[in-house]
Amino acid sequence: MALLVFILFVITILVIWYQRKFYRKNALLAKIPAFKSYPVFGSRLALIGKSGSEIFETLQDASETLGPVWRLDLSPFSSSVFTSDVKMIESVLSSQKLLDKGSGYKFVRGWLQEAFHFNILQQFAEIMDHHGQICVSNLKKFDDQEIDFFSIISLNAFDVICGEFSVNYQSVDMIRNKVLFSGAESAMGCKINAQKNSESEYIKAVKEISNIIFLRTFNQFKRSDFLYQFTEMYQREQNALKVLHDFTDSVIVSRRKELESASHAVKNENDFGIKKRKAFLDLLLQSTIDGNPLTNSDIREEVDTFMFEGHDTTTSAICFTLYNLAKYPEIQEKVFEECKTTLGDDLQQLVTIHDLNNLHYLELTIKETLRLYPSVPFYGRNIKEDVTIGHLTIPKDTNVNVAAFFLGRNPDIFSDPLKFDPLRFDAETNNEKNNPYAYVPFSAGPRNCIGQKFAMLEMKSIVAKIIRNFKLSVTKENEKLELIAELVLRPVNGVKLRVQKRNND
Ligand code: HEM
Repeated sequence: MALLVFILFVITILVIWYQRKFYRKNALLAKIPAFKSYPVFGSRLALIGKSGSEIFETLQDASETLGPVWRLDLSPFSSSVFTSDVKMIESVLSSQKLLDKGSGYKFVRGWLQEAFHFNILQQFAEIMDHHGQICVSNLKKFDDQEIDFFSIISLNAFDVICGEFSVNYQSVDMIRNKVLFSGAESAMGCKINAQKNSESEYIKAVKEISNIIFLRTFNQFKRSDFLYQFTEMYQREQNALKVLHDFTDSVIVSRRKELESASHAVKNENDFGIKKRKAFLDLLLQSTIDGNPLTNSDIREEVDTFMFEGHDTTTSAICFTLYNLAKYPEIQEKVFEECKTTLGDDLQQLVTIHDLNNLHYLELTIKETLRLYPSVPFYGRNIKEDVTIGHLTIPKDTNVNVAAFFLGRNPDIFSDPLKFDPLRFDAETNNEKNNPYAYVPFSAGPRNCIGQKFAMLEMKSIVAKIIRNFKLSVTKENEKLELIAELVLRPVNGVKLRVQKRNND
């Protein structure tokens, strides 16, 4: 009995302490419209038993009924605010003070921007063109059939980003022999050639991790690190992480050795192409913090970020673009005509960055796709200062999710929002002047997407290649996509489109 009284006493003290300490924060949060929340369990009780796509639909309904700023209590002690309010998004993303995305990579961000210089992008365009040709040859095997583009494009995007990391490699065997990617071949230096080795362990591991992160977010029990380590999901996560880390480590170690031996052995640096251009990895290997080189594990963190941000996001955007082109044949024909006029009829000729820059209508189509299907549907900031917009104040130390997905579908910002109309982004024909923060699929402000030019180039390169070679269509039953918002937005059942070779070869 005495023990029970003592426990109740301790709990009461803790509750009073919590209420006093967080009184102001909770009072401010209480003014924000909230998703249904229950004592002890918070909002999660309302999401229990729902599939990923059902959770996403529930969040969409919440956004429609609660308005542009609303609160989700993942537990009684942790609230997240979702916002599609343009002014609030501007405050959050433009502020230097509100950043909290700690990563060693910030030290080299400025330097990495060098990796997207125009001349370097031209070399990327060649890598993209090369892998696009492989993708087209693979697709030709499915003429007049319906196939899932998601798996095909993710392998292509993975090859492109790995091509970036490894374009200068001469010693491909060092990586290939790591067993993980047996079957890879070295066409342009070191290549993973995922498109020729569709059982890529790496891609499977990325999928696994994304899914686990999503499921963990909405599971009360698994959110606790302590309890989580006893679950089967934790074991799966560890296995997937090992695949990712082994791969990245092998790339780093191999390149470091190569740079070291090249610097001893090569008088003429161009013999090995070492300084032909700086790949991301080389920039990281050569960078220092306070005079000390980055360790392999520092570099791994950055390479992982790039590998992840650099292939899953583009896969999603490319697939949704192809889906929209299949759904709207007249838009597909306009894209085809533009490609024909700009790039000519020779399907084997290298498409340069200059050519890609001239594909204006295709770019509008991709932008419109990203409005309705932003690859990163929500991205968070832990705000370090209060943000006040109108009568609402989001207190500091709250997690704010910029809801790019809801923003793009907000009728107050985009008229007739579900209409797919690439010309709404055409500065020449459309006079609507929107706040630049009303369209943020690549985020904005000091921590925006560093790879957006690379991404746009890659998306244009592969979409143009596919549309020049094939006509795409979608059947009625595959037209409705069931969406899930893991780290990246994706269709639960892939993107199933019919391919038909165009009569031009
Ligand atoms: C359609 C394609 C892409 C989209 C929609 C996209 C979108 C985004 C968004 C919204 C963010 C901010 C995320 C956040 O604040 O949490 C971001 C960050 C980032 N992206 Fe992208 N991205 C794309 C492609 C790429 C590519 C191809 C690369 C690399 C080659 C890349 C590299 C990065 C990096 C390194 C960051 C972290 C920046 C930082 O924290 O300062 N992204 N991206």
